[in-house]
Amino acid sequence: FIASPRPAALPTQRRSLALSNTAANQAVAEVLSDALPYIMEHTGETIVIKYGGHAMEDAAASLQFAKDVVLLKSCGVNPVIVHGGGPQIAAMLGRLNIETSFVEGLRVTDTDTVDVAEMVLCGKINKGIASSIKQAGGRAIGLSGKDDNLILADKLQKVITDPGTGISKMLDLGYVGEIKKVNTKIISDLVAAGIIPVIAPIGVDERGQTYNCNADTAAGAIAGALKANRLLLLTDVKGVLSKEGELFEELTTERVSELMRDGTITGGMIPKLNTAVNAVKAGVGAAIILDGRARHALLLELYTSGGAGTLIKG
Ligand SMILES: Nc1ncnc2c1ncn2[C@@H]1O[C@H](COP(=O)(O)OP(=O)(O)O)[C@@H](O)[C@H]1O
Ligand SMILES: CC(=O)N[C@@H](CCC(=O)OP(=O)(O)O)C(=O)O
Repeated sequence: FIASPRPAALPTQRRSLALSNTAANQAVAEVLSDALPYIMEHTGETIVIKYGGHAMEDAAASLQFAKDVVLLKSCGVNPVIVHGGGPQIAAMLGRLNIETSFVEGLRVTDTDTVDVAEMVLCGKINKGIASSIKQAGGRAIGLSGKDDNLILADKLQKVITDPGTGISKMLDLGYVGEIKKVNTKIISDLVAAGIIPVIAPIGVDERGQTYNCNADTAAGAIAGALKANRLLLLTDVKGVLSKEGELFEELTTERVSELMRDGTITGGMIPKLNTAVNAVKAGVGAAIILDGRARHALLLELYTSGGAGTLIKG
């Protein structure tokens, strides 16, 4: 019998503390034990996590997010991160004195704006998240939809109808991308190598033209193409709320349509729920909308009995 050596990173003193049967240590052990069925349930699952620009504004919370992602990976989950960065793009456009506007939740994207979106998303944010995951002890590689043609896109073709006049017209949002295809090979290669993919929602067409894609839409398309077990959409509210402000813990795709028709769901929640519904229809096990600002939101959702946000299933 050869005793396995202690990992060098853990000093002996920590070990003796951990061995002492204090109430605090006992509580930690209980929590870990209670999580066992959930850890077993999610082992081997592919979970696409959309990490939005609002959720990442606080530096301490960002590092905590990275630690939780590494914890998931250590528990056998295959997390795939798709990030946004809307507020950060807006801040950089502001510094460059470039005006910006949104139509139906999508940023009108001219040639200057697409350059800034690509620089902010693929440069600062993407590399920052990959680096935080590394600092937290994991391995991550940052990619954009241009790497290995991961996100093949085209100019968005969207028709809107004026509710007053009933007249329809084609929206021209410039270089906003509509996702045509997700090439999952590079994602599966990285996952197989134990590396967490971190993906920026910048798409490319066959001629090499760059497109700015909405990050929720990109996360949904990637989850659908991977046939992921779960899509987690981290946002800045507890989940989907009723008109009285109560959290819906679970919604079917049919109930979502009803809530859109009766005006319970409005604004930015509409594209988010459309993404969730489309992902579920594309074969994703469930989509969950949850509060990315909450401490340990991912762990609460996956490893506790209550879950954390609104679960949408078929
Ligand atoms: N029924 C609803 N439940 C929760 N949020 C809603 C609802 N209807 C509209 N919203 C709005 O949707 C917002 C989330 O969408 P958005 O701001 O686009 O999020 P993100 O920036 O995280 O992508 C909420 O902050 C809230 O203002
Ligand atoms: C076309 C379009 O609107 N693209 C988004 C991409 C970033 C994004 O979606 O970021 P959040 O998830 O933080 O909102 C934008 O330019 O803001």
